[in-house]
Formats: sequence, C-alpha cells, structure tokens
Amino acid sequence: MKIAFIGGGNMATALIAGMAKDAGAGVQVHVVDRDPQALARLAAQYGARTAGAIDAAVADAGVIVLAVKPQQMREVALELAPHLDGGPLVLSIAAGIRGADLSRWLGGYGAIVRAMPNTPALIGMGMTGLVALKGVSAAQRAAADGVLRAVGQTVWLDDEALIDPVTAVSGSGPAYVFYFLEAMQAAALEMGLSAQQGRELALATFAGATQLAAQSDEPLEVLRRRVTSTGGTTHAAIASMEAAGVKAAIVEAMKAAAARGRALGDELGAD
Ligand SMILES: NC(=O)C1=CN([C@@H]2O[C@H](COP(=O)(O)OP(=O)(O)OC[C@H]3O[C@@H](n4cnc5c(N)ncnc54)[C@H](OP(=O)(O)O)[C@@H]3O)[C@@H](O)[C@H]2O)C=CC1
Ligand SMILES: O=C(O)[C@@H]1CCC=N1
Repeated sequence: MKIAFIGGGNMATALIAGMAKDAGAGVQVHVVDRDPQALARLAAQYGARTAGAIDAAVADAGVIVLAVKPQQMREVALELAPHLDGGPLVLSIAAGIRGADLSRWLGGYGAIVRAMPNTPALIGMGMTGLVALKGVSAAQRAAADGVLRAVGQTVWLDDEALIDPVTAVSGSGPAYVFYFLEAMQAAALEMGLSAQQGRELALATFAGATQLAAQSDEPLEVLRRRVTSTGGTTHAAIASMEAAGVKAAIVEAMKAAAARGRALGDELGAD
C-alpha cells in the first residue's frame, strides 16, 4: 500500500517512524512538506519518497494522511481537491477540524476518516481514536485501522463529537505525563538526588505503575490506596495534592483541551 503524508512534522514523523519499525506493514511512504530539511531527514531515516508540493505520487496513493496544523488544513485541502480521482481514503489527524468542513474544502469528497493519534506512535505504543464519515467503505475503514494499528492501539468512535474528548485524553495526554515527570524530577533534585537519578526513578515508577494498572482489573483508586499506608508518606503527599486541588485542576485542564478542539473547529471551519 502507498501512503502519502501532507505535512512531515512532529506527528507525521512519529507515524512514519512507527510504521518503519513494523516490518510487516509493507507500506511505501511519500511525504509532502515545504521544509526541505524535514524531507531530507525523513528520506534518510525512513526511506520515504519526498516532494515539496502535492504531485502525481500523492494522487496515486491509497491513503492520504493530512498532517498539517489545523490552521493550514483549509489551504491544503483546497490544493488537494483536484487530485482525488483515484478515490483514496483521506485520513485527517488535525485537532478540531470537522469532517463536514474538510469534505466541503475537498469539493464534497466523502471518503474521510478523522483520527487522533499520539506521539508514542514513534515507538509503536501509540493510541488513536478514529471516526469515519458516511462515505467511507468497509475496506477504507480497515485500511485506516491498519495504518494506525501498525503504530499502536486504536479505538473507533461512532460520534464525531467524541474526538475532542479523545484529543484531550490521549492526543494531548503524553504532554501531561511529561509534565508530571518534570515535576517529579524537579522535586527529586530539590531533595538532593541528581537529575539523572530523579529521571530514572520517575520514569521507572511511571512505567511500573501503568503496567501494574494495565494488568489489574481493580479500580485505579484501589491501587492507589494500596500504596497509601495510614499515617505514612504517601498519605502526606496525596493530602498535599488534594489540598492544592491537583485532581480538580487536571480535570479542568483536560476540559480546556477539549474546548480548544471545539473552538478550533468553530473558528477554522467557518471559512
Ligand atoms: N504533535 C502531536 O502530538 C499531535 C498532533 N496532531 C495533529 O497533527 C497535525 C500536525 O501536528 P504537528 O506534527 O505537531 O505539526 P508540525 O508543525 O510539526 O507539522 C506540520 C508540517 O506541515 C508543514 N506544512 C504546512 N503547510 C503545508 C503545505 N501547504 N504543504 C506541505 N506541508 C505543509 C509544516 O511546515 P511549516 O512548519 O513551514 O508550516 C510542518 O512541517 C496537527 O493538525 C495536529 O493537530 C494530532 C495528534 C497529536
Ligand atoms: O496540541 C495540539 O493541538 C495537538 C493535538 C493533540 C496533541 N497535539
């Protein structure tokens, strides 16, 4: 299968790298970007074919991944519209941009899947939420699933409105995890450990705790309480976080992410 990416930035690179690691995927990757250095990197590291503008190789692809910023999507879609005679699946990974607006910019094209991947795709541990528009065939749906499964797990949604919450949880989620790790490393440093020790301790703790949770059927709260001895150290930490409203702040932050996705759709879809 031939996949064309329009936009070869952070997320496209994570997907291309993840697919390159999956030898069974057997995909031929073509990337269009206006940055020659980004293209040279993708060609050298992953054997991608590259171009500076939408060309015949894009028109030839079975799947076209739109991986530019939401603010660049309308311009790219208008440019792509005359190249869809082959009936490819258009797979948009842009936050916020609604299927109906994309379809309109593509001249009424219907074979569109919206996907929200995340950067752990780079190491084959991505999580992607997907939703298909009505014009998508079963084979195209399977193709979209295959592309994203090559770099991790997939979850299909039957309501496009849920892609904004998915963006808030798993699309943006790696940044929250890095933020929490940064805080743990900073605390370790303040308490006398080295930056390297703080990083190792925090990373191993995250990996161990998430694997423990993934392999358990118990509620997360039960797992947390098992660490929290009465009158002990964890209790002191959790009480401090509760007093500071950390959990409520995280919930509000994630609602802000979903609201930003909806606002991007409103603002950018109006054209
Ligand atoms: N980063 C992430 O974790 C995730 C991102 N996404 C979505 O992925 C999309 C891309 O994000 P990200 O990779 O971070 O963004 P980047 O800015 O890293 O990548 C976009 C790339 O597309 C290029 N580009 C812009 N316009 C054109 C054009 N007309 N033709 C060809 N190339 C073009 C940009 O060039 P230039 O820099 O010159 O503008 C840039 O290199 C966004 O819509 C985002 O919502 C989804 C899930 C997670
Ligand atoms: O921050 C963003 O808008 C994109 C979408 C999800 C992750 N990065």
